[in-house]
Amino acid sequence: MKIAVIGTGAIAQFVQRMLPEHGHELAAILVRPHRVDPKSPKSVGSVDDLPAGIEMVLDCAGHEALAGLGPDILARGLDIISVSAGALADQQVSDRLDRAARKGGARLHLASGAIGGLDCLSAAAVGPLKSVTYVGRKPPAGWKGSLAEHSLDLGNITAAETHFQGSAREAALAYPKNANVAAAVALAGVGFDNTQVRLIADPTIHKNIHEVEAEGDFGTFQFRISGTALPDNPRSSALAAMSVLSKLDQLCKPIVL
Ligand SMILES: NC(=O)C1=CN([C@@H]2O[C@H](COP(=O)(O)OP(=O)(O)OC[C@H]3O[C@@H](n4cnc5c(N)ncnc54)[C@H](O)[C@@H]3O)[C@@H](O)[C@H]2O)C=CC1
Ligand SMILES: O=C([O-])CC(=O)C(=O)O
Repeated sequence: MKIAVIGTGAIAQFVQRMLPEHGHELAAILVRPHRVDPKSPKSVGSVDDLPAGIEMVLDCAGHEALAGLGPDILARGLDIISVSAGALADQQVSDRLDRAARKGGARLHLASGAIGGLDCLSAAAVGPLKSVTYVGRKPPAGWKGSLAEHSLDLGNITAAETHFQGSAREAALAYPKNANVAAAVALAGVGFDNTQVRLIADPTIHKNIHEVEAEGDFGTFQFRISGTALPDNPRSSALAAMSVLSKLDQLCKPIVL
């Protein structure tokens, strides 16, 4: 496929690097207008400047990019794979994306991101589900630049500290760079308002640990992943970048899991 990637950060770089190996062509890199690289012919600053023939847009940039650019891209009939599930916690953003996708006959595909087990949760939700809780635990560096800095001295904590407890909607809105997993768990399971979330800074760990527990007519479910962060961004797990490519692979295959 001929691909446009939004962003040039840690996830975007990983995805851009891996595209040829997955049989795709990186045709454009969509950046903020003032970030256009005059030395790179692929660098564009607006949806209008995307070259003809793009078949899929990969949002590797975060909530602002999906909320700001997503509706225009979808309304033009282009599908998006996005890492920014948390942006849908804002009902107005979610409605705008929904309307644009219907108008353009396009689809917004949410990558599973840094978590797994979402297939189990969405099947269990048919049951229905009774409860879903998600606990996200990262080393202090993984919370830098987030709301955690308001309640914790991240450079000096010596034991695990909870800095957020509430619904997945509150988490996704308050932690746009850190709680997309909470949003994905919510969307797969009992929704943004009924998913209970706890976020923890833990100086004793070196991985991003995500745990989900669910209970319902299907039985009970526990999931735990200890994810390696991307080298360029301690906030973001490598699996989140990998999940963009695996979603792209899925969309290209005639037989899918
Ligand atoms: N679904 C998941 O499990 C995960 C989702 N994420 C989401 O992915 C985002 C990106 O993660 P990283 O690459 O690690 O962050 P990063 O900070 O390394 O890179 C972000 C990139 O996006 C660009 N960008 C931001 N807003 C933009 C806009 N409106 N238009 C064009 N470019 C824009 C920035 O300039 C930068 O190049 C995070 O902010 C987070 O929301 C991150 C980790 C896991
Ligand atoms: O990458 C991770 O481990 C999780 C993350 O930032 C998010 O949920 O937004």
